[in-house]
Amino acid sequence: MDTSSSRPLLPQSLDEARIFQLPRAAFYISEFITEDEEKLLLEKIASAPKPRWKQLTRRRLQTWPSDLINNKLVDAPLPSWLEEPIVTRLLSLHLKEDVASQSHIFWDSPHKRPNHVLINEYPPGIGIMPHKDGAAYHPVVATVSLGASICLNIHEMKEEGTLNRTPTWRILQEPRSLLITTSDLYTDYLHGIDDIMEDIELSEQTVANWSLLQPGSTFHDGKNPRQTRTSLTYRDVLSVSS
Ligand SMILES: O=C(O)CCC(=O)C(=O)O
Ligand SMILES: [Fe+2]
Repeated sequence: MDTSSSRPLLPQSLDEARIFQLPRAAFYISEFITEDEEKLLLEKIASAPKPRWKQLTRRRLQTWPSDLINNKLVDAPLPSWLEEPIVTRLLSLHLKEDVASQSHIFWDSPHKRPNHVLINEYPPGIGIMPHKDGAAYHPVVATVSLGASICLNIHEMKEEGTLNRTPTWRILQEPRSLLITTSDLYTDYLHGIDDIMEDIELSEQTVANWSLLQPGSTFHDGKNPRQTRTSLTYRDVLSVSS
C-alpha cells in the first residue's frame, strides 16, 4: 500500500482487526495513519512547549489536555492535532454486530469518546514495567504507535497473586498502527514493555497479532532492533470536573 497517500485503507469493520489469540477483546490495525500524518504528529509532539514534557528517569511523557488530579480530569478539549485524524477515524470503526446501531469502540464509555491522551517516548532499551491502567479510565485503550516497532507484553497474575514475569502473549506494534485493548485485557491482565535493545524471536508462533501485521513486513531473523518509539494512548477518563 502507498502509505504516503492521504487516507489509509481501513477495514470495513473492527471484526476484521480482532486479535483472536488474545482474551476478549483486542484489535490491531496496521497503517491506521499515513506516513505524512505520522510525521506531522511527531513534529507536533517535538514542538510542544518544554514544560509539557514530564521527564521520568528513563522515559518522558506528555499528558493532554492535562494531568489527572485524584483520578479526575479538568474539563478541556483535546488539541485539534490529537483529535484529527485519529479520534474521528477511530470512532468511524464499528463492530459488525453493531453496524446497525453504529456503535464504535467507545460507545458505552461515559463520554462516548476519548477525552485524554498520554504520549510516551521510549528510547532504545527502555520500556515500561508491567502494570494495570487502573480505575480512573473506562476500560478501553486505543494506542497509536509512531516512529518504530515495539513489543507489548501481556502478563497474567499467578494464583498466589504474584506477577508471572514471562509474558503470556506479545503484541507487535508497528509504526502508524492502532492497537485497541478492552474488557478482561484491561481489568485482569497486566501490560508492559521490556527494557531491551531488540525484540527477538518474533514469529507467527510468538506474536499474537502476526497475521494482522503490515503486508510484507519483515523482521530479519525474527528481530526488531529498537529505535525511539512514541505512543499515543487514548482513553476516556470517567470523572470530569468543570
Ligand atoms: O506505550 C504503550 O504502548 C503503553 C503505555 C502504557 O501502558 C501506559 O501509558 O499506561
Ligand atoms: Fe498502561
